[in-house]
Amino acid sequence: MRFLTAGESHGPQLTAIVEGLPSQLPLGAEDINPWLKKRQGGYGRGRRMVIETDTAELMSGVRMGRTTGAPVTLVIRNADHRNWTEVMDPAPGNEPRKKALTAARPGHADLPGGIKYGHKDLRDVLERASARETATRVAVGAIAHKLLSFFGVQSVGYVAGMAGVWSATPFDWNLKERVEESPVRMTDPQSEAEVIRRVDEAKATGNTLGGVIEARFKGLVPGLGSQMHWERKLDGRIAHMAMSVPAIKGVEIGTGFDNAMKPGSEVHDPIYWEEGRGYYRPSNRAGGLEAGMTNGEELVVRAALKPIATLMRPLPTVDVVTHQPADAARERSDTTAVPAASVILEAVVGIVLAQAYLEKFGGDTLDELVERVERYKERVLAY
Ligand SMILES: Cc1cc2nc3c(=O)[nH]c(=O)nc-3n(C[C@H](O)[C@H](O)[C@H](O)COP(=O)(O)O)c2cc1C
Ligand SMILES: C=C(O[C@@H]1CC(C(=O)O)=C[C@@H](OP(=O)(O)O)[C@H]1O)C(=O)O
Repeated sequence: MRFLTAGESHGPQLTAIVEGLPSQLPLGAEDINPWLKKRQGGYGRGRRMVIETDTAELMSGVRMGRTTGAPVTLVIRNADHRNWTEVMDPAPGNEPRKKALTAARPGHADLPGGIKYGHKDLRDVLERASARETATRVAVGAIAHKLLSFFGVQSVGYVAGMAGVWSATPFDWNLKERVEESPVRMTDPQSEAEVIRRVDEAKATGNTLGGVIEARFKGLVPGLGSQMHWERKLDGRIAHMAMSVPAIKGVEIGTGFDNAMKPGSEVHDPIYWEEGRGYYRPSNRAGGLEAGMTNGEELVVRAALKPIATLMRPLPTVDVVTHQPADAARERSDTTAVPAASVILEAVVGIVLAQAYLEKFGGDTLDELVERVERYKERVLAY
């Protein structure tokens, strides 16, 4: 399964084409839209999220509620486009350009992208660099998760800490509903209240905030990915996908960074075996991956999100037309997007996992795939 996304933040629409899905997968906009809604949410988002109500339209590859095996095209329209028709018009004209941006914003694609692609109106860069693109990737992720649900995989995305406040309660699957209802996707109300206070404060003072997010998956079969070649290693593929989400600057599997400062005897997870249960480990510091393969334990992916780069009290920069010192451009912006990013992380790691299942088990129809996964689960138990 592979996919492409296209579309600008303020263009008419975002588009994704997903190729390589099995046929007979039940699929409708109702499987995708709840994910899109979750991605739009989270305390600290800006006014753009009031304008948009992201919904997916399936344009190909699905008939009568099931995939046909043909490429699936999905479209998400940008409601805000109606305010940007002149600015985003593909036809020549409309000069001088409205909403042109020349004071490169530190922390954004503006300057490197302007140099690389030869633009002096940095809007030509930022329109595609915008995290608006993650709406499309989350929609593709929703399809991947639909597929994973047939293999018995469950998942969650939540905020481990943000705005300088760590969640006081470690995640437990009993808290999944709590997380889904929390405006900051945190496990405990005390941390949540303090985070909300700090987001309000940051917004009032023109500042921005980052945080640490986690995605967990349980029910994965062991042996997804491979140790045999670098590009097949699942840890690398997950890290690539996660790191490519805008503003994610660190990716960790399990307790990777803590482990680094401890002796091996305190890090590696001992292996046990029980009739009917098979192999298991009482601890999971490896985060469900060994040598680029799932090991049957819960997959735990952690990521660090930098604070939003657009500051309402702008940093010094340079105007790329005049080369004069300038205040960085101010665009309408989020104060923080950490809760949304936890939804994105859960969705996009799901894409990598669905790809790994499809590679390992093949199959043109959903039934074929499910049958092969079930047979493999029996073999794993008997191993
Ligand atoms: C869901 C989400 C929303 C974001 N919203 C904003 C925003 O409103 N303003 C902003 O400056 N950056 C925002 N970002 C981050 C920028 O897109 C990102 O920092 C920028 O494109 C530079 O890429 P990099 O941080 O990966 O280096 C957001 C990121 C995510 C994941
Ligand atoms: C549009 C989304 O996020 C946007 C991501 C973003 C950025 O610079 O990344 C900047 C803002 O764009 P705008 O100026 O249109 O408000 C965010 O709203 C979205 O998440 O759907």
